Amino acid sequence: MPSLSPPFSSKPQQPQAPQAPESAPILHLEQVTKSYRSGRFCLHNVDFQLAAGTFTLLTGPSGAGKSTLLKLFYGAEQPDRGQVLVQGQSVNRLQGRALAYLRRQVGVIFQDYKLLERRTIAENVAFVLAARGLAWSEIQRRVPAALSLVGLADRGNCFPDALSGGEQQRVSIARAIVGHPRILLADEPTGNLDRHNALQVLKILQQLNKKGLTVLMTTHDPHLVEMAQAPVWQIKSGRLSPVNNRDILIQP
Ligand SMILES: Nc1ncnc2c1ncn2[C@@H]1O[C@H](COP(=O)(O)OP(=O)(O)OP(=O)(O)O)[C@@H](O)[C@H]1O
Repeated sequence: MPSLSPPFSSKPQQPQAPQAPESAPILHLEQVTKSYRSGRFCLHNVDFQLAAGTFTLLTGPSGAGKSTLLKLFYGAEQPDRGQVLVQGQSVNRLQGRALAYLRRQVGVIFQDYKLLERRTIAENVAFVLAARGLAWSEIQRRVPAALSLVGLADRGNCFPDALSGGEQQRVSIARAIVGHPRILLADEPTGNLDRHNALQVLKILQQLNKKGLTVLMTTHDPHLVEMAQAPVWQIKSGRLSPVNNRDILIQP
């Protein structure tokens, strides 16, 4: 087990956010419009629903609004109009502690791994649990389990710069899931990886999905879309629509 020095404080755990009935979509946009001050329209009257336990890909040209859509779901951006619901709860209206509880249900990973360079791999993964006030014994139980799920059980004592890009992305997946979220939003997680590592990351995300995690992943990569064999949605000119013919994504 990786050694974890305890620089982390332990606070009492907070009660869980209320959960919507299982039949409700776990991720839901209702007539959402979002633009930026630059005047750029990202989403225009978009309706979108994902059921719990699904694995879905989101694609579209650069600048179309893929990251923006994910940001709406983890509360980093607000819609101009419409409702953004996560587990049936409106993200728009939640504030303070209620929003914090809801965000615990949502793990996020990015193209750049955002690891703390001066912390070991185990400490990077532990950090989020310590910030939530989990007991030290629980942190020591969960961190090796999360690292094991991404195939890095023996790398906990390493620092990030000793790991390859693919391994660093796997650490960021461990960090995103160690809090046991129900949803994982993956924003172009394979964008910096070669094909082998990209497929490995895809495989891990699919394995986590099989264990019940709802995964929404953005990608530009037609090869990955082909390999994933999952439903694909495309954002283009402010509209979001399902892609029925994957061939249209394979462009020269
Ligand atoms: N904070 C912001 N302020 C102003 N404009 C923004 C902001 N964030 C994004 N944009 C603009 O909104 C549009 C959509 O950006 P977004 O990052 O969501 O696109 P994307 O589809 O994820 O692009 P890429 O595939 O290149 O990552 C772009 O034109 C971008 O320049």
